[in-house]
Amino acid sequence: MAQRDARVALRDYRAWRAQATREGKSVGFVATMGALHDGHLKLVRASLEENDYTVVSIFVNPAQFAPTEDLASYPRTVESDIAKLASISHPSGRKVDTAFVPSVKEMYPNGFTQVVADQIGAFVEVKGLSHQMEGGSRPTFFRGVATVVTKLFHIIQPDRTYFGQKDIQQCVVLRRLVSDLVFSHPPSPEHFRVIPTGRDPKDNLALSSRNAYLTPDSRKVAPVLYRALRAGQEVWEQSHWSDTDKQERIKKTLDTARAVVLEEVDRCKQDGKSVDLKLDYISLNHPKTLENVESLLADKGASAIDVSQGAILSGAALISQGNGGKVTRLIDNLLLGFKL
Ligand SMILES: Nc1ncnc2c1ncn2[C@@H]1O[C@H](COP(=O)(O)OP(=O)(O)OP(=O)(O)O)[C@@H](O)[C@H]1O
Ligand SMILES: CC(C)(CO)[C@@H](O)C(=O)[O-]
Ligand code: BAL
Repeated sequence: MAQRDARVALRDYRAWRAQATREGKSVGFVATMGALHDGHLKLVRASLEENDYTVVSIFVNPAQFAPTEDLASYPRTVESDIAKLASISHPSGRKVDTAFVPSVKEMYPNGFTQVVADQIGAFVEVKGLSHQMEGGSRPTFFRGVATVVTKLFHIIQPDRTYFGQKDIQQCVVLRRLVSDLVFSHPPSPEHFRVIPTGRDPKDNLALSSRNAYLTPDSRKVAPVLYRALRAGQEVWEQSHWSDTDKQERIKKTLDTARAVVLEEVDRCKQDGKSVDLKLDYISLNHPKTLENVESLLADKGASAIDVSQGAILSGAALISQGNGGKVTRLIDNLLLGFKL
C-alpha cells in the first residue's frame, strides 16, 4: 500500500490531502469499521475505478453502539485488514493509498460516553430518517453514524465516497446529511455512491463483519432473511397488481416475507440444535422519505401511498446458539421497483 506508512496520523493526512488538491488528483473514500470482507472490498474496487487516490478508514465508532451492544467484542483485525487492502490493485495499477486508522481520542478529542443523556458537545442528527427501520431498534445508532461520518468527511475531504446498499438506511441518512450541511469540501450527493450488497455466492447471505459471530449451525439458518425478502419481492412483482390493489399488495408482500422467517423460527425451536432465531422487523419504506408504508396505510389509507417511486423491503433478525450464546444481528434489504 502506498509509498507511505499505511496508517497515517491526522496531521500527516492533512498534508497529503493538500498535496493531492494541488496536483488536481481526485480522492475516493470508503469508511469502514474494519474486519474487512469481500463486501467492503467491492467498495474499495469501485473507488479505485473512479479516483486517482483511495482512502479507507478503519474505526470502530463507539458513538453508534448503545451501551447494551457489542462495542467491546466487535471484531478488530487491523493487521489483516491492512494486508487485504494492500493486496488489491486496479488494472491501471492504482492501489489503496491510505488507511486512516484513528484512535478514539483523535475522533473524540474531548472524551466520549456512550450514554446519550450524559454526552456533552457536538453531535449530528438527521431528523425524520433515523427513527424507523434500523433506528426503531437502535434509536441512537444514526446519530452516532452521522456524527462520525461528518468528522471523517471533514478530515478526509473526499471527492467521492462509497457506501454499501446492505446498510441502505445509512445511505439515505448520509446522502441527506451531505445535502443538508454545507461542508467546505463535501462529497456532494451526486458523488455519494451506493454499491450493491456483496453476498456469499452459495446461499446469498449478505456479507457482514458480524457474521464472524455465527456458529456453524446458526450460519446455516442465517440466509433465511434473504429468502424471506426474496419471497416478498416475488409477491410485490407479480404482474396482476393494479393501482387499486395497493393495500393488498403491501399486506401480502409483508405477510409473505414475515411468514418465511417465522416458519424458520418454529423450525429452529423444534430441531434440538438450540439455535434461537428472532424476527426483529420486516418493513416496507419509501425509498427517499423512509416513511413506513404499512403505518401510512393504517393512518391515512391507501390514497396516501405512492408506490410509483418503488419501496425498500428491509428486515432484521437476531440469531444466537445456546444459552448465553452471542447474538448476531442480521440485516438485509431489496429494492422494489427503483434503483439507487
Ligand atoms: N455485504 C456488503 N456489501 C457491500 N457493502 C457492504 C457489505 N457489508 C458492509 N458493507 C459496507 O461497508 C461499509 C462499512 O461497513 P461495516 O464496516 O460496518 O461492515 P459490516 O459488514 O456492515 O459490519 P457490521 O457487521 O458491523 O454491520 C458500509 O458502507 C457498509 O454498508
Ligand atoms: C459508516 C460507518 C463506518 C460509520 O462508523 C459504519 O456505520 C459502517 O461501517 O457502516
Ligand atoms: N454497518 C453498520 C455498522 C453497525 O452496525 O454498527
